Amino acid sequence: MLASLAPMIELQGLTKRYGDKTAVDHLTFTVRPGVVTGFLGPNGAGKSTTMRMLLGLDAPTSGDVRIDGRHYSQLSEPLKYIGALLDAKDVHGGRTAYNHLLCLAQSNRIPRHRVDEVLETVGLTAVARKRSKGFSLGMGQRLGIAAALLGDPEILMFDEPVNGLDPEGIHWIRNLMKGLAAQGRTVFVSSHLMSEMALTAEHLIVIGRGRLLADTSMADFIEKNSRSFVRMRSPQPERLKDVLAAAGHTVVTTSDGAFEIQDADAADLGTLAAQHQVVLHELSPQRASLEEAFMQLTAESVEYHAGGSLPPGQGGAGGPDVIAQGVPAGQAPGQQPPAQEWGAQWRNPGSGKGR
Ligand SMILES: Nc1ncnc2c1ncn2[C@@H]1O[C@H](COP(=O)(O)OP(=O)(O)OP(=O)(O)O)[C@@H](O)[C@H]1O
Repeated sequence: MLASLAPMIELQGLTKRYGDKTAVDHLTFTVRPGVVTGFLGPNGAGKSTTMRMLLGLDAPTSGDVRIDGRHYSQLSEPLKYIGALLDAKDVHGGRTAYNHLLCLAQSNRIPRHRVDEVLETVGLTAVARKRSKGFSLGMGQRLGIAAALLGDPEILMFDEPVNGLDPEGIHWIRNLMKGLAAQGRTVFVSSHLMSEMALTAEHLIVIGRGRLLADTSMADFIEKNSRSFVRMRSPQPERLKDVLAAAGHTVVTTSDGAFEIQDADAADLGTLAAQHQVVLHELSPQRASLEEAFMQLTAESVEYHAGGSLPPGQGGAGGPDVIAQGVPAGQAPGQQPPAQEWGAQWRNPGSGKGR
């Protein structure tokens, strides 16, 4: 590995326009070493465009992006600084896996033995002499990851690496990314699935319509958004509501007639109901899902909604507004601020200063 103090990716006001369309809109943030940083956003948010600019495949309209303090074009043997998986299908299918990697190695003055090493790391040694056009999606992803690892770079970037993979493949990639970060490398991975990132990333960058929505640690995001509550159902709903209200609880009625009570203990609520001889058909502690919180965060900036379905809290199914706690002060739950205001409470004021 190259000796480097702090291999970072730094974006400063990075912007990309295609005609009238602003794909990436003044993005400023820093991706740091030692943790997996998740790059999240709905389809069309601008993740791939950002990553392409990072690799010099697209020129920014304005702003700046640096790898280890330099533009990609200034890196003489770039694979030794940054390894990337952008499009796993972007391989000369007529070549064997071994030859594909060998060509890359030779053009970056990487020793031949690295080809065998990375093939071993990704579990493709047995098929190394087979043409990659016969590879399954999972094998193709592994070959793309082998190419990213070839130069033993300190910075790794993966665009939607688990797309289309089976559970075993997903598990493998997740552990690989965590292992690379644990070695002190900078690992930047895009996804449109919050549930996946919650299992992999320690830091989160969320974008929507090209704009930064959140720059936060995963722990912070979970703490702010994992609202816990107790769900209760009774054949005597009015009576239960009165009992709960008299005990000082705020009750939210869901579309299926159940009650949700925040900041309460399920056992205490069960005892309360028993003391007042209210029959219960359900008493269950619940946790709002991070996926729902993410959908709320990006709701204003989702470009392509599925026909007729809106996320919870936007008039769609899914019960009451699940991230009422995450709504900025002075904002009524369910009332959405402009997209650029969202996530302000998660933005790390010290980050993204660039150089
Ligand atoms: N070459 C291009 N010409 C015109 N518009 C483009 C081009 N590339 C991307 N876009 C547009 O820019 C926006 C951002 O696209 P991008 O592929 O970066 O999003 P993404 O977050 O990676 O989405 P996905 O998760 O669907 O891959 C989209 O609206 C897309 O249609």
